[in-house]
Amino acid sequence: MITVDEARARLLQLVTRGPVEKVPVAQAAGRVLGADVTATRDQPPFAASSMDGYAVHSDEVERHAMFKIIGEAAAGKRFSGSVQPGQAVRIFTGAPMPAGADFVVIQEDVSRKGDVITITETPGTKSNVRPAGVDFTVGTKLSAPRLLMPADIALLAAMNIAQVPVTRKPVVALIATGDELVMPGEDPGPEQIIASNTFGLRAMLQADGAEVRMLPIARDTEASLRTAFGLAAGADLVVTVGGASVGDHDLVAPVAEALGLERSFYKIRMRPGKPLMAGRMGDAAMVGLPGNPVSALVCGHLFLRPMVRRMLGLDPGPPPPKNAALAAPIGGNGAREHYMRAHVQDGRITIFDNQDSSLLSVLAASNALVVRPPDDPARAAGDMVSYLAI
Ligand SMILES: Nc1nc2c(c(=O)[nH]1)N[C@H]1C(S)=C(S)[C@@H](COP(=O)(O)OP(=O)(O)OC[C@H]3O[C@@H](n4cnc5c(N)ncnc54)[C@H](O)[C@@H]3O)O[C@H]1N2
Ligand code: MOO
Repeated sequence: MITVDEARARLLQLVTRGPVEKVPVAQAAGRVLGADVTATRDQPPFAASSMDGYAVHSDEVERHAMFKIIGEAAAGKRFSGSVQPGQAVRIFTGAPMPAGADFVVIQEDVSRKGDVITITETPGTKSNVRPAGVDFTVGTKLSAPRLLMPADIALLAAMNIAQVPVTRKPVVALIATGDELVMPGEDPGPEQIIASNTFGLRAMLQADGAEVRMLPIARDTEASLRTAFGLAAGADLVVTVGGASVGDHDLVAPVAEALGLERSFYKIRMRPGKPLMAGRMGDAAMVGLPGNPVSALVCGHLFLRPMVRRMLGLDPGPPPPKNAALAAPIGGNGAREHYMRAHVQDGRITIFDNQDSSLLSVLAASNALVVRPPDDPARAAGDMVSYLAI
């Protein structure tokens, strides 16, 4: 059995960055910039007032100085004349500075009678003028890859990039397998349970930027699995859940192999998630996750999320582990790397007693996976352990 790191390295080899497409800037939030973009204008395109007040020449600015108002400049409407000594232009925030003026006295610092103002307060040295191009200039670059956050969207819009090049969303097809499964909202029979794993995985991978297609549940027959794989055509990544182990009804591997799976590996020295399989199937990467809900979701965190990030062109991660002090002692670990469900708060981490891989309630109460190396000895309260935030 290979290690978790080896498995992740092999999984990342199964996928590549997707192609670049253009989307309207209004739809680019949360997408990943796929190519560098360059501003084709300066912002602001002119020296602009940053305050409401009076535009004058700085040489004349002192307390008690008087000026005659010769016109007005507003945002979007420049004053076309030129300011001479002893003159001022009424100006508003965002307006272009008139020729001959390089200082705005804020209106709180003047008194006005008719078209004459007198500076009544000490105006200070801040000019209240934003130079042209102070925010960005022609040629300012936003570099790919970059997960586009709201401020980036505003910046792209300000640069007049109406169509943004983004990496196409990787398409992930999710196939739940098992005769016992029914969809949420259906009426389960006495031996049936609700399919939950694909819903958790969908939420996880959608949040990371994938387009997730949830396919109908495949039954434990070759024909049903073949149909499900057929419906997954066109996906970049096909993920099955369940049927990965050694039982008589665990048909995913034989069916995938009959359909051309070139297997990269099967089984990882980890807990939960041991019976994970992966390979290439036609144009897609294929990952067969174990069916136990916690195994499926932990593998989603450790393996599928990095694959999605790689397909988006982002650093695949996962982010480096953090450290916290154990709140209570724990026994020694077995031969598999163990990702233990835990809750961390204020630097202290509590590992849940029951680590069975069926317990979604425990996973939902967790915000961390403590990473126990193989054969890690027993640890005392206060000992530092590594964990991944989830
Ligand atoms: N003799 C052995 N038995 C098992 C081994 C082993 O090495 N030798 N490995 C165990 C481990 S570890 C795991 S993990 C499971 C993996 O089994 P499968 O991938 O074949 O999964 P299933 O048998 O189909 O299901 C396991 C469990 O999970 C439930 N399940 C399945 N799919 C879903 C779903 N979409 N939503 C919710 N729950 C699901 C299923 O009902 C089962 O209860 O094998 C061990 N056995
Ligand atoms: O993946 Mo299994 O659930 O190791 O426990």
